[in-house]
Amino acid sequence: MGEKKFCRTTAIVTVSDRGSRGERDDISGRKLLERLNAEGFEVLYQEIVPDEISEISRVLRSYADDKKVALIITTGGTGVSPRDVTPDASLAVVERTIPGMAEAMRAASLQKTPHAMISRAVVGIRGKTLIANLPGSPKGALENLEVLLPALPHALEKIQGDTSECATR
Ligand SMILES: Nc1ncnc2c1ncn2[C@@H]1O[C@H](COP(=O)(O)OP(=O)(O)OP(=O)(O)O)[C@@H](O)[C@H]1O
Ligand SMILES: Nc1nc2c(c(=O)[nH]1)N[C@H]1C(S)=C(S)[C@@H](COP(=O)(O)O)O[C@H]1N2
Repeated sequence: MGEKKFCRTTAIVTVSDRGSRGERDDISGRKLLERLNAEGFEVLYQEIVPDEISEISRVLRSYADDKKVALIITTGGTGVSPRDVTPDASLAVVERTIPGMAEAMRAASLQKTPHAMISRAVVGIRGKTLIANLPGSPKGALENLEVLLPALPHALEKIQGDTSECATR
């Protein structure tokens, strides 16, 4: 049997006040791009947005509903400071959550830092798009992505069902 086909089109959204003002190099976004490319994901879109619920949920909706990417990876704003609202914006747009994926990230990350328990990261589904929140630091973002990678192909395949067309830019 041949390998099952599924879409790997991806958007990376960096959520950062400083990054969105051009005051900090978006290292996390760049590292995620490299890693996802190496895993065969087709990163079509990458952008930086400020820590604003309305702005974050607007871009998440747009990538899921209009661009119809298979995967949206966010980085940043998952913690507990007042402006950390990425999980709240994500909860506002997902139709179903996948608690196991978020818990797996927290459990693995707890082996690295006790701060992992304050990550409020959400993973969920909107339409046929999987949305996953990763922490903001380059180290945290990459470590958490590694936790998701082994389960991503199967998850995307199941979410998409019989998808015949993938998004293009
Ligand atoms: N996109 C990024 N690229 C590089 N380093 C980052 C990025 N996002 C966060 N970091 C680093 O991780 C740390 C913790 O991330 P956190 O999301 O709390 O950022 P922050 O300092 O609140 O950023 P901002 O004010 O831009 O939203 C930051 O202080 C910074 O050193
Ligand atoms: N694997 C891993 N998970 C991690 C971290 C890390 O360095 N490695 N950083 C933690 C820290 S310091 C915080 S505050 C939370 C939330 O990060 P964020 O607010 O930058 O999104 O993620 C946590 N998860």
